[in-house]
Amino acid sequence: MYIMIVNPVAGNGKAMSLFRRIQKEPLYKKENCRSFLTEETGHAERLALQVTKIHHESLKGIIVLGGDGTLHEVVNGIINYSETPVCFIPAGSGNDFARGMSLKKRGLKLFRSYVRNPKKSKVYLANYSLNNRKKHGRRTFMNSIGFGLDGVVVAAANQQKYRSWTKRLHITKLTYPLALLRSISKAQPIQFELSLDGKQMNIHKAMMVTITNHPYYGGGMKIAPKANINSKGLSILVVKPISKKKLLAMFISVFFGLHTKMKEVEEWKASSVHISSGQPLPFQVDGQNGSCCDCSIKKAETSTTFYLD
Ligand SMILES: Nc1ncnc2c1ncn2[C@@H]1O[C@H](COP(=O)(O)OP(=O)(O)OP(=O)(O)O)[C@@H](O)[C@H]1O
Repeated sequence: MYIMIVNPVAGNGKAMSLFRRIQKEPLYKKENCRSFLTEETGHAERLALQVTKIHHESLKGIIVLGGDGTLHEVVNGIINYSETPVCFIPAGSGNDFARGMSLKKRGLKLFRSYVRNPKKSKVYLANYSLNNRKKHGRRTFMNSIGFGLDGVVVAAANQQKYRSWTKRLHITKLTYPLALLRSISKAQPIQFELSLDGKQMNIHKAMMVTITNHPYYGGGMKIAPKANINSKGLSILVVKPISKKKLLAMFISVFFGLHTKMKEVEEWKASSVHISSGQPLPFQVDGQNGSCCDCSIKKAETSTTFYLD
């Protein structure tokens, strides 16, 4: 049996229309697929936990049909059932995880490929805990966690009014780049303490600090060119204090992979990162925004099982 978790609003309704086509596919019945539609933020996480608890012995996989936000919830729902295979059919507006995993197929073809010819892959994602775990416990991210400007941009991009505007104009793919343009004029450096693999770094001020599992970000920007999902370490990208003009130039050069040549941009590798600050740091994790004073990040020691195409 396969359980499908579908976010009907992902990708401006793209996920729902794909789901209707998948339901008509003979393999859907043959493989005994059952589906659940998410109703609100956090629902995919609860559903993933419940179905895995109940069906983990007969479950061939959880098929996630939605964007990276839905996948983030599912991966966290099954955090204690890492053997449960996750089959991701990207249908969001950004789809950075599919790029990072080099998934070539999409839509119905990808569904057929998962159920006809499942190829498992164990992927080591990353764990993070905020504010000494007091509130949220250990969680996992698949794409990236970023502090400073990164968090400010995602907060702007997630505003309901802004989302409806990009949806109405059919430019949801440009959600992140446009939010970035809006946020640059207000961009301020953040102050922090940073340690990589337990070593205190001599850098205390930056526009943003982003830790990634793979290169892609904001709907296809290659922010950390050296990152690789199969690598044992995480990529840490730091953008030091920089003028607004240069910041804009930097984000244009991201599309050509040239930003890491700028002297204000540094990219390191580490398997554990700790960042703290005396002031609340705006952050984003896999496209969800918040604020924290302290965060520990570590390459995961247990793998998550994904199907490949
Ligand atoms: N029925 C629903 N109505 C409104 N929001 C929902 C519903 N179900 C889930 N959500 C929320 O929708 C948000 C966006 O989902 P998701 O990330 O899957 O799609 P996306 O934003 O289009 O894609 P991407 O993250 O790749 O840009 C998530 O925060 C999720 O929790």
